[in-house]
Amino acid sequence: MSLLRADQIHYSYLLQGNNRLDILKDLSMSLNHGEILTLLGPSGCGKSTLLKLLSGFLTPHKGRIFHDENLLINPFSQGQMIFQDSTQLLPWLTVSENILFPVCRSLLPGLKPRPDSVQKDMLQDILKRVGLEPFKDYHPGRLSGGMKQRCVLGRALMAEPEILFMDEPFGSLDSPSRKELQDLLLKLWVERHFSILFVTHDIAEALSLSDRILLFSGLTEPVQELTVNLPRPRDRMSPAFRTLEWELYSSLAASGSIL
Ligand SMILES: Nc1ncnc2c1ncn2[C@@H]1O[C@H](COP(=O)(O)OP(=O)(O)OP(=O)(O)O)[C@@H](O)[C@H]1O
Repeated sequence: MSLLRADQIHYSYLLQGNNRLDILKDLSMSLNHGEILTLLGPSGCGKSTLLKLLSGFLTPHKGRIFHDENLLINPFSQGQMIFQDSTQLLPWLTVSENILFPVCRSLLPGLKPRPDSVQKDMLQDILKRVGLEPFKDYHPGRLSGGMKQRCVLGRALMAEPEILFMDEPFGSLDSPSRKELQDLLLKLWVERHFSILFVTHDIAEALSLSDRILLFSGLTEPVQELTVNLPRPRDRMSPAFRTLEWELYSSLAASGSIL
């Protein structure tokens, strides 16, 4: 049974003058339990729209989306969203306070209240796991881009999510920080067993992280699926990795898409 399943969904945005921009047409796909699935494709092809539909923030105009085979109607509290933009952190709160904020303010309706001592132990554990223990009393303004995204990841973990919805989460980082965050994400995924729906237009990032990739070539175009059967940790210089990278570039080039 899939964790999330989209069944022949259509979505379009309403534009000025009552015109509509079709984004997705007849799209069926699924996210399996414990899987990392990446939506890969050029800018503007509808990846973020699909992410918003699968997380329940948008509703398809035709077709249906199921979470554990129940019809998805609203955003669900077992899903946590992470975006590229680290303004997701509240600047007047410290790292620890930002991580605790959603659970302390009962902003996650599905989450049972935890005793303070449990909450405190969880916070300590998460601060260590995301490498922010020494910076726990810093405000976001004193953190680098990578540290901010670690804090956002920590805050998501505090909710013990079933799914992380990640929309180009490392897109604004320089390449060493990006690699560090990718490795951290994989480590946390192995330890915590959540599923990840990841959006990127970086082919190497998609191949480094994913179990499967859905390749978008343009608005309303059918998506292609690629299973990444490479052992982890993945060596970006290995012939097998390079071959898959080349296959993805070729598929995109054949459809006239540029990443
Ligand atoms: N609220 C909206 N109203 C109208 N058009 C929109 C809206 N949101 C997105 N679009 C348009 O829908 C198309 C798909 O957008 P979407 O953000 O899903 O693409 P994307 O593949 O995630 O792009 P990127 O990689 O640049 O983030 C784009 O042409 C975008 O301009």
